[in-house]
Amino acid sequence: MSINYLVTGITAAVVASGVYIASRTPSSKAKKAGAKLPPGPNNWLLGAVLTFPQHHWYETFTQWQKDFGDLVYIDLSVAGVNMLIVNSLEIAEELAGKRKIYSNRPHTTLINDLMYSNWAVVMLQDGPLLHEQRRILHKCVGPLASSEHDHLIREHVASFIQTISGKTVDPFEALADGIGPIITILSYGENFDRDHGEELRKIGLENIELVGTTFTKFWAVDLLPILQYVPTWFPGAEFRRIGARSTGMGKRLRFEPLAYIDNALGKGNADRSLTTTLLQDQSSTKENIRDAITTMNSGNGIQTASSITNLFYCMAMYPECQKLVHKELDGLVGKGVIPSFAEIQRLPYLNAVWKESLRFKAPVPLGIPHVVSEEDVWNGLYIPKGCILQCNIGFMMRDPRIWGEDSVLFKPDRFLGPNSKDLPDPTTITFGFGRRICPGRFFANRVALQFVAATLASFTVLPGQGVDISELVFEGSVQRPVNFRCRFEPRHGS
Ligand code: HEM
Repeated sequence: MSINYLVTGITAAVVASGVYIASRTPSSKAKKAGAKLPPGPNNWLLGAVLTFPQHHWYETFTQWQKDFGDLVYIDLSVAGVNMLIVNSLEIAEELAGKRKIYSNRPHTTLINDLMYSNWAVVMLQDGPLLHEQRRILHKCVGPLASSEHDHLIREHVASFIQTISGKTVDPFEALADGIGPIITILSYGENFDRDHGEELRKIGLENIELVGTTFTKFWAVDLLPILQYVPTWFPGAEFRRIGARSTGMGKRLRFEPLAYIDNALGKGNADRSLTTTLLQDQSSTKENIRDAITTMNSGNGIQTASSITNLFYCMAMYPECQKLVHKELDGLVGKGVIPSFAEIQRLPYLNAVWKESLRFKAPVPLGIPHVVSEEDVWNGLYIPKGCILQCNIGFMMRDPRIWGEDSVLFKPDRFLGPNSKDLPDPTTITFGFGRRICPGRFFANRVALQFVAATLASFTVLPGQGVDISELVFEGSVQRPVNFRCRFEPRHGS
């Protein structure tokens, strides 16, 4: 073969692969579909690699809403992913809410495989396994089941009130300590909680924090999955060490409680819990029951504790609103009386304060990402298959087009006027969309309202000494004020 043939052959191959790659880029696919990609901070060579934030995604995504509008396309092809930020509630409800193809989750080598979280409900792809495990969760903490847990909630509310009375504390820690055991006891029973509850919650918290910080960074192993096989001691293989640590914790969370219950059932001394009931009813396979309940536990109630912390922050920040809650409680329930859930439902102002605090400081401002399983076109805009959908719930909850020009103000009254029925309901929207909406939302709302009502019936919530509340900043993928301490001043003596 002459050198000329060889050069011509190589050139043809390079041109052909160039044409093949070009025809497979999202923009060429968009053209083929008669649509265009949504706008975004992308440059033609590196996409959004240089503009994508290292931290504080929420703030940057919200700025990009101003620059690019309701749908922002982030081209991170160099890092192997593309992202679509949805800044409009209406579009999120249409895409993530109604279209089935928006219900997958991202799969990354580090989080799913190396960190051993592939089995958790929150990571499952849409399909029969997800539906079965969500069905189990519905049986445990759906609207009907949640009402059966009130006796346990009330017990823990009462000891929470005793613990914080007259004290200055970090409210998040006190609430996490109050709510975490409710979920462990419901899931695995009093005996397990007594023997292992505290340790399990400590591991769960560490693991969830590790997953949270890992998620907001790009990792070489996600680009080159073969790197997962380098040994843990290899220089620069931090991802392997994170993976090993998380796997150790994940295995304990997933298997130890069930082994404990199996043992107790074998000996005939198992106490009441959701796991024993589900196992005895044979309402699903043992593996599905285990994984659904483990997922429920691994959250540790931290989203609920953060949401209540945010409400306490609002009360300390806006004492005039707190006074109105006190007045309503004293008038309709009685001074110092801790209301039942049925009574709480008849307290319009308290419910408005809860909704407004969820709106004002959405607990999970970017939700949990969904992934599009098929290419799609919305309003002439092309959404590629595999694109990660980030619903900017935090912005939606402050969008002046929905809430008016006073959207940045804390104003519970907006949920009381004659037009309030037209407003979206934060007790639903802050919990996500469509087939992936939070299955724990009924339980979370019920727990939160009971902790809040009891606290405000008993105390005035004040900023702790030395805390300048107007200076506090909110952080975290489940956001809450950093370094917030508050004082719970008894209102009725004692
Ligand atoms: C105020 C408290 C809570 C908030 C704000 C919250 C919020 C959320 C959000 C935004 C999502 C993502 C939804 C989506 O992808 O569209 C989610 C998912 C989830 N939440 Fe919650 N949540 C809370 C409490 C709970 C509780 C108490 C439980 C369990 C008892 C729970 C269990 C789950 C599970 C299992 C998922 C994953 C669902 C799936 O991927 O299909 N959450 N939550």
